[in-house]
Amino acid sequence: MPVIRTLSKVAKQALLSTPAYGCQPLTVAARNISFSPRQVTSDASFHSASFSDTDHPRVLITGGLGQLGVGLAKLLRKRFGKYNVILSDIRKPPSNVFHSGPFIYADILDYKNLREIVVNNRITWLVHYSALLSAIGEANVSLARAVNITGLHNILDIAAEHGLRLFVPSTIGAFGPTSPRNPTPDVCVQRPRTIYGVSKVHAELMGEYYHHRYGLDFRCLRYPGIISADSNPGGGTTDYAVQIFHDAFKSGKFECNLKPDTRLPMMYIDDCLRATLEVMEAPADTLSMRTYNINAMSFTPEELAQELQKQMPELEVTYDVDLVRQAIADSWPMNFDDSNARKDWSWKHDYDLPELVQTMLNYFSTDACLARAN
Ligand SMILES: NC(=O)c1ccc[n+]([C@@H]2O[C@H](COP(=O)([O-])OP(=O)(O)OC[C@H]3O[C@@H](n4cnc5c(N)ncnc54)[C@H](O)[C@@H]3O)[C@@H](O)[C@H]2O)c1
Ligand SMILES: C[C@@H](O)[C@H](N)C(=O)O
Repeated sequence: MPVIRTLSKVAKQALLSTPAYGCQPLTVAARNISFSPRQVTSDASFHSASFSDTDHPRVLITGGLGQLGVGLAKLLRKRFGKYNVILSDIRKPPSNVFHSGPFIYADILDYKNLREIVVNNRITWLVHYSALLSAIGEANVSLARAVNITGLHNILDIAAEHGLRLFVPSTIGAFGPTSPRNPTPDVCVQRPRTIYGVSKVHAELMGEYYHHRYGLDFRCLRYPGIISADSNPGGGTTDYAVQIFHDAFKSGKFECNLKPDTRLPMMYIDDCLRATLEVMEAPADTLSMRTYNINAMSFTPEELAQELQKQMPELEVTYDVDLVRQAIADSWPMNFDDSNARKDWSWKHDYDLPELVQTMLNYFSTDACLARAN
């Protein structure tokens, strides 16, 4: 029991009086005393705030300036109020984001800074978006390992210590070439071949372990490749499916870095963010698992191009395959089985391929019109 040596007298007594220590959650609900799985050096960190059920959650989003964070903040602010949702990142926010609601600097590798933010802002939900994605992770393995694995450890400990509800996204990239690929169920062989995938399997397993061991309210969705119009992807294998829209409008030409018949699960951003809110709000007793696949559609570059060409027949698509990305894509699921999410918390996607393309085209044509008018 290495943790017990570092606990205060009160904490030790409470812990030792817990029946069958070793198979009970380590967080002991005795007069708001909770034990951190991280070594605790002073009694001050035992005091966690408690909130009534009617309070809105106070949400912190890490890595919030990437493709997904700003959209999620917008959705959550609509639901919980502007000042109850704090975006954070290590980058400087653009002025529209800075002026749209609370923003704070948070480096997930700095444990003390994170803890201060959680305490000072009375955070109750943490959405952990910081990560290096698949392609950029392969280009910088040690940074990916630090951010995706060491950073996650900080997040897990802070969440457990302060009784937070924690959302960590996983990905289709958490599967590998030996996983069943068409369809890929929730529970099957997971032997990914990227540092990104390995770190996400680690996150799934650590989150579930903290849930069983310490009672952490950990929730995780495996997202497909996400497609968005007003935010750019951060260096993944599925980025082509966003880039094609930008290039179609800019030059009428698109060079794809994956082979035309590479089939991958994909999702429109609105579905992804809504799923995230829905699983965070789901009553705990509806969740038979803590990590769920979610699915919407599955297509190849050729099928996406054909759908786009129905409305932009002049679009020219060529292929110049990036071997690293192609190898990654060839090891990932082609179709996702998300029947458990549909059964447990009524997950349902709104956008399939035609709706996705129409929505993206509407956005880009309005945007192009506005740019021409200015
Ligand atoms: N976008 C997708 O298609 C997709 C699919 C599956 C899963 N996900 C997951 O969703 C999450 C968000 O994805 P995204 O597309 O917005 O990612 P992104 O790459 O666009 O953004 C990640 C953000 O993390 C930040 N970051 C990096 N190092 C940091 C550090 N030390 N401290 C704090 N922040 C740091 C970056 O500055 C960046 O803004 C990620 O965990 C990703 O794995 C995304
Ligand atoms: C699929 C997902 O995790 C991300 N878009 C990537 O390609 O890396």
